[in-house]
Amino acid sequence: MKETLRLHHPIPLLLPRNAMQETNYIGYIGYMIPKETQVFMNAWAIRRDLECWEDPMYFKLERFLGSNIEIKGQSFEFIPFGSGRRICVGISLAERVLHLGVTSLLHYFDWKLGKDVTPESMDMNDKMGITIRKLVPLKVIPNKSVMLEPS
Ligand code: HEM
Repeated sequence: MKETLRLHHPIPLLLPRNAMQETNYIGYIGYMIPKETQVFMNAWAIRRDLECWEDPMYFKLERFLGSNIEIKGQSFEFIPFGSGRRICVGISLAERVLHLGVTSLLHYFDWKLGKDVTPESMDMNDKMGITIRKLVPLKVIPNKSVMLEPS
């Protein structure tokens, strides 16, 4: 789940912030930010930063195994729910619903790729917006899991 949130950051620019006061020194990573400036945090770019991630463009399930990178806004290289005072208030619900939703779909159905779709030809690019979605919708066919058939 974490690797999916990293590679396909759902809200790429988080929510905008307004600077409450001017930074009175050229100190904040070299920028002077005037009061009332609207600031966007490019979390989408951070997730592909080579300084933070090894092979950032690859989906690696094992990436987070044994790692202490978490989603609660303290690991700044991974902030799918934002950080600070305005961090997403729905984190706990979202975490549970995502796990429950995906595991239920996997448990109750056997999935087949649609006609003409192969793992190699599958387009995993994102379509940008306030939230992201798949650029090309994935065609898959759910079949009721044989494990659930009465014997
Ligand atoms: C995968 C699911 C979700 C993702 C990726 C997500 C992501 C985010 C992000 C990035 C922010 C902006 C945080 C920031 O700018 O620092 C946010 C804010 C917020 N989220 Fe979520 N969210 C999710 C689910 C939910 C759910 C389930 C709820 C409510 C039940 C929720 C309620 C909110 C609210 C109310 C805010 C605004 C908080 C504020 O401005 O004080 N979110 N979310």
